[in-house]
Amino acid sequence: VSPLHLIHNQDPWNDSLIGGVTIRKNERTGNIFIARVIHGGLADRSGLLHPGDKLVEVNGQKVRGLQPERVIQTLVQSQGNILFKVIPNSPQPANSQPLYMRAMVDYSPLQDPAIPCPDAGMAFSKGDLLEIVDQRDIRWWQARKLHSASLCCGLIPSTNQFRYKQRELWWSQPYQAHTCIRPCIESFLIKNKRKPSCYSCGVSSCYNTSATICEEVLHYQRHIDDPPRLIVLIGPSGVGVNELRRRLIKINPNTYQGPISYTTRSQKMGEKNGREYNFVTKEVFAYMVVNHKFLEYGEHNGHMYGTSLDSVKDVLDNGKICVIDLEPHCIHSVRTKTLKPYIIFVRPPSPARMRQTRKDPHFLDKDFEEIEEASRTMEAKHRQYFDCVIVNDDLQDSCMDLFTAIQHAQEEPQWIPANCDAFGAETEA
Ligand SMILES: Nc1ncnc2c1ncn2[C@@H]1O[C@H](COP(=O)(O)OP(=O)(O)OP(=O)(O)O)[C@@H](O)[C@H]1O
Repeated sequence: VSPLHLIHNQDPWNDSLIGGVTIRKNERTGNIFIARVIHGGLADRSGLLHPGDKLVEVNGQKVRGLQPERVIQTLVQSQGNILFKVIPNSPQPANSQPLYMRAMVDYSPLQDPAIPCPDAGMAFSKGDLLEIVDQRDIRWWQARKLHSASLCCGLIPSTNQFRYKQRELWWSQPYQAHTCIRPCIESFLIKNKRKPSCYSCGVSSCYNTSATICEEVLHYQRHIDDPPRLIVLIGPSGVGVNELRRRLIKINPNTYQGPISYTTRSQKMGEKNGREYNFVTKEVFAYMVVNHKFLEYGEHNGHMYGTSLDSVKDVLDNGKICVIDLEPHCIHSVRTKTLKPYIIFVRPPSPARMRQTRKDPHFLDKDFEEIEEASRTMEAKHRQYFDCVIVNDDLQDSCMDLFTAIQHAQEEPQWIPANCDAFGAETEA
């Protein structure tokens, strides 16, 4: 066991950060070690200090037995050159391949009592893209944020550490029957009636969630021969998802198409089976449900409606861009390697702006506040899955934004989950 691992088994909050290294005291022997070297920091750039090195002297003063804070004080007070005398630990090779991850939770090191050195920690939010630069410590990785002005690295919990803390938290909580799991069908039913929020079971800590901390992503550039990526629109009921989808398809029906849904309602005059809907019996519909044929299904006015995976694939196989709208809790059903969905969140403008622009007489004044509230809750819970956000203010501008976003999704390199299918099994509360 290397000194690095020995010291990590002690109590947390014991590392102290100075000059881009964290140091830690072994309480049993009194020795002080370099716990980790922060990538891109002063010590890392010097290339002279490595995790596990034993610190013997700082500017001629012996450090054995001193508290790390005392060592730091000495360093802070030093002027000019600082002389470290260390007994080197044989350095372990760093990652040969950088690993890229997308954060699935919000994390703040200052609120994490488990982190060995909060000052060296890095906060991140759901959806942030992270480059993991050092995984040598199985519990605490070093990462930097992509697309951030700061090139600094910081400590984040590894996936192992995250799972361990989740389990610890789970066992420490009293048993509570969960009341807020809603099946797909129920939310479909209330879709057109301004659905009540089921998101009130908020989390108080990033560990208090069934999600993974981050998922691996890779840079994907669609090849000309690849099928188009599936476009998924998500938004609170009433924001205008269907309007945008309808307009997009109407403007260019040769490029965009929606899947043909299945229904158990009877065919009306002028309707053609396979054009407006695939009309099926209740028995056939039930068979399709049991065999997991639907991405989303539900009941409306006593009839069943459903969007099947096969009808989405039919559109894509014809070389057209398939555009669907989906309830956020069904996102996992489309996150597959074949579909490579590009997920666009449609956000409402302010309630005042909606009052001015929405002329539909079905809207009541209070609806606009509700749409905004539902949007905020939806975004807070699911934004890690959104590739793009469009504010549906002026309808023409929003159509243009949607068109640009779709082009971007099909033609430019994007970060996509490295292992899409694995996430289909993720459970959410
Ligand atoms: N940008 C906009 N400006 C003005 N009116 C809009 C705009 N976007 C949508 N609308 C109108 O708002 C109403 C609701 O839109 P739409 O049916 O597309 O909502 P939705 O998000 O699909 O909600 P639901 O799922 O409940 O149908 C429609 O009358 C639509 O024409």
